[in-house]
Amino acid sequence: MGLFNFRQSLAIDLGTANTIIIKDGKVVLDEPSVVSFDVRSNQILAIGKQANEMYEKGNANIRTVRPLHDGVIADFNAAEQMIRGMIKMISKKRSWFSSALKIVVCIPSGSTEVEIRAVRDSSEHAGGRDVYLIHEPMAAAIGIGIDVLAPEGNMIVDIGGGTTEIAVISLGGIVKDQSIRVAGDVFTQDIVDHMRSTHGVKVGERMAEQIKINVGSVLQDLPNPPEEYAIWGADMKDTLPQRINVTYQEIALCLEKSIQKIEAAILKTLEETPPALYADIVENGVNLIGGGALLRGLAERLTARFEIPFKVAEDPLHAVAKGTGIALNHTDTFKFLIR
Ligand SMILES: Nc1ncnc2c1ncn2[C@@H]1O[C@H](COP(=O)(O)OP(=O)(O)OP(=O)(O)O)[C@@H](O)[C@H]1O
Repeated sequence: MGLFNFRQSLAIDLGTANTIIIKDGKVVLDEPSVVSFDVRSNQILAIGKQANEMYEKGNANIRTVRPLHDGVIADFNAAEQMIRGMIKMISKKRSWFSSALKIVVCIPSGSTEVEIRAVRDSSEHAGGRDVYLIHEPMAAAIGIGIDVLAPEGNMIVDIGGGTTEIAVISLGGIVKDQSIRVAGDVFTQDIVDHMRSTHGVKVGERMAEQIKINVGSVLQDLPNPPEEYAIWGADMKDTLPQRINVTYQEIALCLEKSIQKIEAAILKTLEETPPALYADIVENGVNLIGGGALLRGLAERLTARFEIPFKVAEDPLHAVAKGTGIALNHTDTFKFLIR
């Protein structure tokens, strides 16, 4: 194979919280969407996990950035550097000749033209020559094995870091969708606020995220409850260390308002769904994906609330990336891909 016609293809799930890259059907990179810079030289210091370690722990010379907010690119330069750096991380020794790099990247379903352009431009500046975009719910549906081209309604609820996307898919298109900016980052902030107001303790985002992962729940009564999660925080009054045993019940209480907003968005989407597709959804159930789908009790709560079976997809954190990877092999036939 000649050096310059060597064609590489990558699927990128560019998420607010995590970026996943798939090559040849396999996850080759799964890293937090974080990049840190040296403030004086503006050079990159670290990307992904290494940069995340520096988050909230840096000094004045280190600027740690999450280039995506609410599912879309908020810092164009940082996003481009992050994508470029991540592609380098997986290519290691071999330099990939940009003349041949094909990329499929996913975008939130509610993206504006400007937001779409930002993703396309960042991907092209990072080396992509043949760039396709796919809406996240479509990628998720493909990733969990749904036949998206069939004349059948399927509903996906993707609770990511920045956005919750709710979409009804049929015949290779998104029939109805809602995107709200209530998802993992908001849950984490709910926990920061709760620790301050209820326990009088200051905790950072990373600690709050650990609480969410360890005892995050949306029900006051779980059949398999997790153990209490012990943390250290600084007392707001005297800055003395406070040890708190956090229970899943208090987290269920502090997430209640945010979960209700997600329920309202699901209800609105169901209300607007054409009757024939609604009937399919009742029959097929609703698929929960994204990191937020891992909140304890979520499927049970939504099933009881809507009287429709909700189920957490297998490997909910990788469904979008997997589907984007499959789309990469069908760029000729999947007409819903955006060029
Ligand atoms: N076990 C868990 N319980 C609750 N939340 C979790 C769990 N594991 C991960 N998360 C949260 O899931 C979110 C990341 O999910 P995901 O990777 O699906 O988002 P993303 O694709 O980066 O974001 P977006 O789709 O909004 O761009 C983070 O907020 C993370 O804290």
